[in-house]
Amino acid sequence: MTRLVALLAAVLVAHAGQYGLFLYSWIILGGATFAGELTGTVIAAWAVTMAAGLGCRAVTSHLQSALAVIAGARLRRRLLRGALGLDPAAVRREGTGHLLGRVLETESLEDLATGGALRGLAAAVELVLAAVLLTTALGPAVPVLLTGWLVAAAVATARYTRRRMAWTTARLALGNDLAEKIAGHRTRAVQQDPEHRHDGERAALDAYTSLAASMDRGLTVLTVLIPRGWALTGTALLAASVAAGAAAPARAAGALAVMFTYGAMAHLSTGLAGLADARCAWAQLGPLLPVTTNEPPADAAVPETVTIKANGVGFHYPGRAHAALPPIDLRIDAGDRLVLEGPSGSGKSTLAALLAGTLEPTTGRLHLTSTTPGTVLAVPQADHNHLLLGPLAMNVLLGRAWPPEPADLRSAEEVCRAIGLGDLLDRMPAGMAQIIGETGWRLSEGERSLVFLARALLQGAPVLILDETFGALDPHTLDTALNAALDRTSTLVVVRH
Ligand SMILES: Nc1ncnc2c1ncn2[C@@H]1O[C@H](COP(=O)(O)OP(=O)(O)OP(=O)(O)O)[C@@H](O)[C@H]1O
Repeated sequence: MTRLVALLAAVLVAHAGQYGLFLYSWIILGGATFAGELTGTVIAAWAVTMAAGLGCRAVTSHLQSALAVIAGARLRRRLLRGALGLDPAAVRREGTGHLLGRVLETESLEDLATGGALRGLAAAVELVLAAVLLTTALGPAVPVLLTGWLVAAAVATARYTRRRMAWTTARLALGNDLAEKIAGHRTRAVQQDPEHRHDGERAALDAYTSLAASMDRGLTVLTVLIPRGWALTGTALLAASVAAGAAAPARAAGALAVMFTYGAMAHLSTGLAGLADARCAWAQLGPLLPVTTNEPPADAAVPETVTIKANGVGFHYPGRAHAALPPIDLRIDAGDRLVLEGPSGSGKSTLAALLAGTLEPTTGRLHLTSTTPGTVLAVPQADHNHLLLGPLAMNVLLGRAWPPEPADLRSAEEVCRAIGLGDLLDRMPAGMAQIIGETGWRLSEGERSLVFLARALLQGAPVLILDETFGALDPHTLDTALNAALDRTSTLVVVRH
């Protein structure tokens, strides 16, 4: 953080230096011209000051880039940790499309790091210089007028921020709706009446378009009307000072002050617009960023024996009348092989998620002798699990190593063949390198569940929970897969109907 603050301070100093030198160079030239003393020495001094200003500008750009890289990397690192720590139930409730939209807001926050805040701060420095120039050239009343203009800019910023917030919410809702429709497109194509497939889309689009137009108007007022309005007012003030018979040097100084203030005002407006964008992005991203910065120890050793004890552990989904899992007591010791059976909806998957730590019990206590993430690995039911579009090898090595070492690839193929994927591997032209997934080689339900099993076995977790993993397999494949799983795990819990 200290490095960031130091960089920010350096950028501001370099910026102030750049503008100070720029102004000073023109004051030297203008003063000498009006005094009739425009000598070679004056021109050389002007050129040297301008060159120093350009040097300052180069330094400012370099520091700004360094600041953007560091701030962007920190933001993404925190975002990744925040995303990994998200409560899966909350993600399901909110919708992945919505969440994706929120994460894409990172771009706006990074833009702020590179542009908005710095432009705004630099403009503040420029405005102080502008106020000094205006007072000197056109009298003390003009900075009061400038203050009025700044108040107008603040009001325009607040209006633009409100409109952008509303637009962002509508955009995310629209994006989420689209993502859900794309994900379920095959079901919709087969089961939804084509007449009503696009119901409500036109109205949602119209509402979004009208919010976008309103936001654009707000942006135009802030970034176009405010600075250009000042340019017109400044020109009127200059005209008045000329009419009042101001001397040529005072007229020139006044023109320079008005032009410089216009530049500062334009920078301020774009800076404020950037800040407003970042404020809206932060409203979406803030909740995803973890408050603490403690990283889990990377090399924490997994204990050899793991015991799980559940005392009165139960779970109640918010808003539901009944508990998904009534309080239970349970003990699992290293080396246990358990089958968890029960009727549909009795809470087996909920218990699996609780044991794996993806849900937190709403009643009771769960004790685990290890605090290492990944000690207990639960393979969710196939319809809650995913194949990524990519090589089979990548899909089974997810969570272990990618890009893989040759030894990882050998283990991956060995596990795939051991659990009953050998025939599939021989049929696919590229074997382990075959692209699978939605638009790749389509797998049957049973083959999908075997890929999920291979993925879990290859991670070598001390405790493995398989939720309905064997439900779609024929008896022979089930036998092969179960024996392979028993050979490769120390503690195994199998959930089945
Ligand atoms: N995200 C959720 N929000 C609200 N209720 C839920 C949620 N997930 C599950 N439930 C409810 O919790 C109860 C237990 O669900 P769970 O999936 O744990 O049962 P299960 O025994 O695994 O069922 P099955 O054998 O059909 O897979 C069910 O009544 C279910 O409707």
